[in-house]
Amino acid sequence: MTGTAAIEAAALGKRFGRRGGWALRDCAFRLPAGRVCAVVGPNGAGKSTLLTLAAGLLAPTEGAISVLGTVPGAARERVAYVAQDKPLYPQLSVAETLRMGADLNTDRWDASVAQRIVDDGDLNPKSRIRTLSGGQCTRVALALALAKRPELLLLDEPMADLDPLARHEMMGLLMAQAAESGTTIVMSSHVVAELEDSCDHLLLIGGGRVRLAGEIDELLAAHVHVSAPAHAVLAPHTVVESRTTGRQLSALVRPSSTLDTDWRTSTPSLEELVLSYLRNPEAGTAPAAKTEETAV
Ligand SMILES: Nc1ncnc2c1ncn2[C@@H]1O[C@H](COP(=O)(O)OP(=O)(O)OP(=O)(O)O)[C@@H](O)[C@H]1O
Repeated sequence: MTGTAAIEAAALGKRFGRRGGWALRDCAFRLPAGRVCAVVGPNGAGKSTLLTLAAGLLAPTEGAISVLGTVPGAARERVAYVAQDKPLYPQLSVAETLRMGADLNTDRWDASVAQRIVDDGDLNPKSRIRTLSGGQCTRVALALALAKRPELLLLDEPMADLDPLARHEMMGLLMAQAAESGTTIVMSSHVVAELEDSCDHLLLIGGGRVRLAGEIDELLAAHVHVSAPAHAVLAPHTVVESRTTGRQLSALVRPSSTLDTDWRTSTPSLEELVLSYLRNPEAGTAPAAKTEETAV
């Protein structure tokens, strides 16, 4: 395999406490550098745990994870991580927070980037962090992360508390950063539709395991949405999800050979693909059971 990996995991597992359950287990994937990667999965799937391991703030219980070609702890200067709860010092002002960012990252800091992000949100530099709204804190956290000019940017649900305009603006900023500086961006989100236009790589996690990973174009091309008569036999194709409504069978399959030419087919959207996998936790790992659905 060519090119540097931004993140590479092998048999990666994380368990909290000796008797706790596994938050992640047996995860293996390779994220090439320069990608914008969406990390999706249901609540409790292990997304935050994975990002925290990549940030070097947690150690694996088993297996290994490497970041930018080294162990996460050694890559910290080149990595920026915005955690879900956006930890900032509440007693500092916005200006003091940015100054602290500059002091901690003297070699990499781009003050103009930080200032622009804060100014675009009309934030008063003198405002204390504790007086800011959740969305305003997110803006400051993203300003800190982007001004560090990281090679790898890890974002845990970065847009969750931003208003629609701010989401749009922030997504634009992130995409510009990726295009201009080649920054690898890994962001978890529950809003899959929002990721379709911006991400080129997908990591779908469920139950602590990697369910689907790869370039989004390739994953979409490898799946087909099929409409066929109810009696159609989907084998030998891998069925992610199938539903029968009256005389109609509709399914998302991963074809293993040419599909029946009588079937109507279309390429799924990223949202359809992700939702199908989320609704069917066993999909891809064993033949999916056919579900009957009554017409409503
Ligand atoms: N510090 C911790 N101590 C104990 N268990 C933890 C800890 N952090 C996470 N877990 C457990 O690990 C599992 C994965 O949690 P994680 O936060 O990584 O999921 P997630 O996919 O980010 O979820 P969400 O979408 O709700 O943010 C969950 O079962 C959670 O309860």
